Amino acid sequence: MSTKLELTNIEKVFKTKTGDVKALSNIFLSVEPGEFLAVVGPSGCGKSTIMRIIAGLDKPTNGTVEINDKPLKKIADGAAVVFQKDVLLAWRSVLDNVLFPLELKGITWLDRKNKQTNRSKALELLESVGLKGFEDKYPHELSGGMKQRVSICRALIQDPKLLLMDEPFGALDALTREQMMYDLLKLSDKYGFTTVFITHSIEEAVFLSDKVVVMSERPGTILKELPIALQRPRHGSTREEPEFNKQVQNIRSIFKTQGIIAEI
Ligand SMILES: Nc1ncnc2c1ncn2[C@@H]1O[C@H](COP(=O)(O)OP(=O)(O)OP(=O)(O)O)[C@@H](O)[C@H]1O
Repeated sequence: MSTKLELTNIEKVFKTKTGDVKALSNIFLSVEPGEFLAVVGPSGCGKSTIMRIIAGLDKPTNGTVEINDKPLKKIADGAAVVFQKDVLLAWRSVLDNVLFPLELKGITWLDRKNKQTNRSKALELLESVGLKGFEDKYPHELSGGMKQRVSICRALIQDPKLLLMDEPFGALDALTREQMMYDLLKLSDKYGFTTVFITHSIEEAVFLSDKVVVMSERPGTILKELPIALQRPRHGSTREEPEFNKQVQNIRSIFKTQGIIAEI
């Protein structure tokens, strides 16, 4: 069962040497099991802070986070995180990088059956993102897009119920980014995890999501929550549908009204 998520009246203030920095204010957010939520907003509006709070990596100053109707304690159970920059271990092969989270969880290598099952699952994940045959390579032998694919496999080997992605395609070129969106859609359709996806890209947010949350400048508040009524499975041609363009324009006009985008 994928994760249900509820954020109630979240506020986050960072104490710094030069004074308080209010990063988030008045954040209310519900994500249903299996839902794909994108958070889009200007730089510095608190997107990563929201994600860190959901993951349990940071605590809100006020407000509550509930996972499956229970208050979040330390690290969110069943959650896996993918960051903008891959955090692969240089000295481990691709396959061993994918398997690393299982080792951290203490899943033992002494059990031959376990080892075989996990290895097969890792190879299947790598194949599903076009990395068949790369399992014995090392991170320095891969392109940026390949490394990020390995990071996604490493998140998915944990069989997450909640996938948290913080600008996972932000550092990639446009073509790789497009392919990664298709790969992610396929994986999300196949495994059905709940996703929270942070991005700067309006088009990416609309194309991938069931719901887009649009944030203001800092202190980040939610300006609008837009349900995206595009059918699944999504295809390249989804971007030609009137609903896609309507929602992209909706979001753009919110940013224009806020002075975040100044058109020429
Ligand atoms: N540990 C921290 N200490 C002090 N201030 C912080 C800390 N982490 C974040 N901030 C501040 O909180 C605000 C929100 O930061 P955050 O990284 O969440 O924004 P963001 O929307 O993810 O930005 P970007 O899109 O540029 O990655 C920023 O003003 C940032 O400087």
